[in-house]
Amino acid sequence: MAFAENDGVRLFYTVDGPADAPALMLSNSMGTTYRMWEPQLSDFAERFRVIRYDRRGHGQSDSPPSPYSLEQLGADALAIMDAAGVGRVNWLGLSMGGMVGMWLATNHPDRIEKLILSSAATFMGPPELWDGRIKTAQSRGMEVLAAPTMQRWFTPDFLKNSGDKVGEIREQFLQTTVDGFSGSCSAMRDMDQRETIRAITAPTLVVVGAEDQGTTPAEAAFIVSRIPNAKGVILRGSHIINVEAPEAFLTAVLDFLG
Ligand SMILES: O=C(O)CC1=CCC(=O)O1
Repeated sequence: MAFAENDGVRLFYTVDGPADAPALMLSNSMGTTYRMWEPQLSDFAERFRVIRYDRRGHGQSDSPPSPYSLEQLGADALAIMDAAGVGRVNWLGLSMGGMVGMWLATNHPDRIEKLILSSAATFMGPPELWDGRIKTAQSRGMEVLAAPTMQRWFTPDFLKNSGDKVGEIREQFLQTTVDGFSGSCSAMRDMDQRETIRAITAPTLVVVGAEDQGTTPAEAAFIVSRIPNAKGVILRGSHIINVEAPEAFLTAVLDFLG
């Protein structure tokens, strides 16, 4: 466990796996922590030097006031790579982690070897959606947002039958600060990467859950169509697909990374 710093913000990160292995950097969704990768961690760490981190406003990282921007979140990731002594990484980002990965691959192509975008989108309008979530968090706290969020993130079947798995993600969501959540919502509200991702040159895998209502299979197909060297895979499940379909997710990622 260690801390990097960007722009006066302390950022928590961990490193697992052999020091001389190729780097794999994992970037979580908004409202979760570095622990969301536990289903795949031990398998990844057999072959890669795995870097996980808490995005600003989450987990053990500092939580500066909202708003946040995609540029800041990308610069945070670069600061962590620098602190970990890694020049270039394979990037695996889920949801917001995918949006940050697109930004990095577009703006800092020298730092990204291969790119895996899971449950990601280039644009998530309308702005009123995000402003509404910010208003709810700021006026009523995170608790009231937890149930609708879990319903967006998992299929009804998984919500009913997953034992503790949803509970663990819900716990991470509830630990997110109002500032961290609001700042992340503002970054999503202000994001538009529909045109810019055309410039991505990294080999790219786009992973999506067949039942994801927010970052949909249609959006995944759009991303594949815009990034020159991209292919897609659809898995059974919804948004937090590495938790809902852990084995299929692992296989898809390892097959792609080679
Ligand atoms: O929470 C959602 O509905 C979808 C989402 C967007 C960014 C993220 O991390 O999750």
